Amino acid sequence: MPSLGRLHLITDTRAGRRPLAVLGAVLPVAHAELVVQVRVEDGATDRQAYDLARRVVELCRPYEVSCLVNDRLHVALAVGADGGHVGADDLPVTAARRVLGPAAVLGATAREPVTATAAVSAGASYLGVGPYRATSTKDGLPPAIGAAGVRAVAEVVGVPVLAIGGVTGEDVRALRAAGAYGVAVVGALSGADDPARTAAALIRELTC
Ligand SMILES: Cc1ncc(COP(=O)(O)OP(=O)(O)O)c(N)n1
Ligand SMILES: Cc1ncsc1CCOP(=O)(O)O
Ligand SMILES: [Mg+2]
Repeated sequence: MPSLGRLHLITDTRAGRRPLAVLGAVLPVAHAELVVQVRVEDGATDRQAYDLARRVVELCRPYEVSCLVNDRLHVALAVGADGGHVGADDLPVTAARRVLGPAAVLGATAREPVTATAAVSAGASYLGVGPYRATSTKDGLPPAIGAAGVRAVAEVVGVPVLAIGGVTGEDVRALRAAGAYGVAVVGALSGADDPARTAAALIRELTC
């Protein structure tokens, strides 16, 4: 399995957002450090998820950027994505691993050490850990865990930990010091005035 990129761009499909335009701007500056996770709103149809994922895979291919699909693993398989991401309301990690196969990248959400180690034992190849801080991008999240919460997980697992939830470039130094391998972001890129510049800055912070 190739090494995992440190910057995970999660698509923002909320009204008024332009996920493909943002991706098109970021891809040329992101090189090997980018991973794209296709995430659609819960109310989106499978066809909508499939159409977006297919276009994302096509856009990523020339740059050799990995593409994952959130929640809907049949969509991941259908578009030839590199893997998927599951959380507490999705398929259990063991089942997800069975669906995707041994070579796929499989991410799991964890917010504390016990669920994190269980997810890794069940076959997760990386963990999305958060919410790092409060965010308006996803409703119904539990309280923020901060850098201490990220550290508590990173200390007990041997797979890459990605911090998620309200993360910006200014957080990267503290998150790396807490043991995070990388970050997963929606709003930091989707809402940026210049997504390419913001992505380049994030990657600089993640790799220096
Ligand atoms: C990298 C990463 N980490 C966490 C999540 C959240 O997954 P989940 O808890 O299943 O919530 P939804 O994204 O499905 O609403 C993620 N998608 N990616
Ligand atoms: C999907 C998800 N899971 C935990 S926080 C989050 C949203 C992250 O979005 P943002 O980077 O805009 O806070
Ligand atoms: Mg999910």
